[in-house]
This record gives sequence, structure tokens and C-alpha cells, in this order.
Amino acid sequence: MIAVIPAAGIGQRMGAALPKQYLECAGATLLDHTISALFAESRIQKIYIALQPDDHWFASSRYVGSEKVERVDGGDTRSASVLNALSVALATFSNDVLVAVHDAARPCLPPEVLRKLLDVAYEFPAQGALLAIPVRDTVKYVADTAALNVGNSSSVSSYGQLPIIARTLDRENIWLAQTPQVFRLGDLQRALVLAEQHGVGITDEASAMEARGIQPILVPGSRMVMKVTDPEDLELIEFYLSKLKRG
Ligand SMILES: Nc1ccn([C@@H]2O[C@H](COP(=O)(O)OP(=O)(O)OP(=O)(O)O)[C@@H](O)[C@H]2O)c(=O)n1
Ligand SMILES: C[C@](O)(CO)[C@H](O)COP(=O)(O)O
Repeated sequence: MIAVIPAAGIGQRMGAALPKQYLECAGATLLDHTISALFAESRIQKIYIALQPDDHWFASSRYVGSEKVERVDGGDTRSASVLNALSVALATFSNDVLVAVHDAARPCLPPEVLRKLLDVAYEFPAQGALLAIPVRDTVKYVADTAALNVGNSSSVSSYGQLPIIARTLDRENIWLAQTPQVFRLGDLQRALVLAEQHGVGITDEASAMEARGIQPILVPGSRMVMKVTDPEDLELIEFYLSKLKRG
């Protein structure tokens, strides 16, 4: 099996001076933590890292020069970055090889969680599998209007326009998708190409497979596999990474 790490984002919501995957945390960059989690899993033979073509930060990674790690060009969107990496991988690996796609922005991936996901993916290669966690809070679907309605009137609060509730969703069947997401290389490449051709909005690999009628398996992940998105996440990820290192 192989892995792809989309790492070509700019980290706009983080607002840092460099892309968030290069921020230092618990002794390494977030990207190096992410690579190290996949590197340590013996079933993963090769890791493709999709980077902005003009990325000059990766040159300082401890994984530069490793035969198991290959840099490829990313694209304008996450799915374009993944697709570029899959196309490069297909020059070396066959359609039936499993590929685990894992966000650079999810640097904390406990080994036992990864192992469980890969075990399930090997059992059900045609369906594929991904990490996910069930929603714990009550889920509100918000109305289209952004205005705060008071009685029959519509007003803006002292904190600006706030959303209002349209309805409460039944959370019983709602899970939040994480990564890695594991599929057969050929299946995923075809699904992503078709999604692009048909203008299907894709925010993860499973969505592309779902659009082809596949029902991927959800493997319980962990809150530690959180996606680092804005500055508020940094303290928590540092805590999780340190906890993981301590074992
Ligand atoms: N053109 C892109 C955009 C995103 N990603 C990667 O996809 C993952 C998830 O994306 P996200 O967390 O949204 O990262 P950014 O796009 O960097 O963040 P932002 O949306 O705040 O700019 C990240 O590892 C990011 O580097 C990518 O490879 N190529
Ligand atoms: C793939 C993903 O991690 C699933 O939660 C996520 O969708 C990627 O983040 P984005 O902000 O939608 O690119």
C-alpha cells in the first residue's frame, strides 16, 4: 500500500507567515509529524507528498532524501493535489494497490488507530474505509438568512449578523470525516476525475467514491486526529502530539 499527503494548502485561516504545515510544534514541523506517523507503518511502501510547485520549506524536512518519500506537485484545490499525486503513483503502482490519503494538517495520528483503519481497508478493498468520529453535540441546521430574527422583524445584533436555526438534525447518523481515507488507487483516481468532469463538489476522497455509488466504511477515529485549521488549534495539537510522544 502507498500513501498520499496533500500538503499544498496555503493555510489562509491560520494566518501565519508560512503555510501551517511548516509551523513548529512539539519538536518538529506539523508536516514532519504527519509524515512520521505514516512512515512508521510498515505496510506503507511509499509516501507521495503534494506540495506547491514553488514550496521551498520542504527542503528542510528530515524526510528529504528518504527513498520512501517522494515530492510531487500539488494543485489549486485539495482534490487537484490528491489527483496529481495519484497520477504520479500510477506510473509505478498498479490500480489495485491501496492508497491512504492523509491531510498534512492532521499531524497527530496514533499508530493503533492507523493500524485498525488499514486492517479494515485490507478486508474491504472495493468499499474502502476512512476514519471518522460520531458527532457528540446537538446539531443545528441554519436558515439561509444570515440575519437575526426577533419575532417578525429581522435585526442585526451588536455582534453583527448571526445565523438562526432552521431545524435540529437527528445526530444519530451524523459522523465527522477525518483522514486517512483508504481506497484502491485506480478506483480513487477514476472517481476523482469523474467528479471533476461532472463538477461534483469534493471535500474528501469518500465523497468522490460515494458519487460512484460506493458506501465506504467508517472506522472510529480519535479526537487527537483533529485538523489544525486556525491559531486556536495550535495549543491543543501541541498537547496531543506531546501526549502521543510520551506513549
Ligand atoms: N490546494 C490545496 C489545498 C489544500 N491542500 C491540503 O489539504 C489539507 C486540508 O486542507 P485545509 O486544512 O483546508 O488546508 P489549507 O487549504 O492550507 O487551509 P485554508 O483553507 O485555511 O487555506 C491540508 O493538508 C492542505 O495542505 C492541498 O494539498 N492543496
Ligand atoms: C478531508 C477532510 O479532512 C475531511 O474532514 C477535510 O474535508 C479537508 O478540509 P477542507 O477544508 O474541506 O479542505
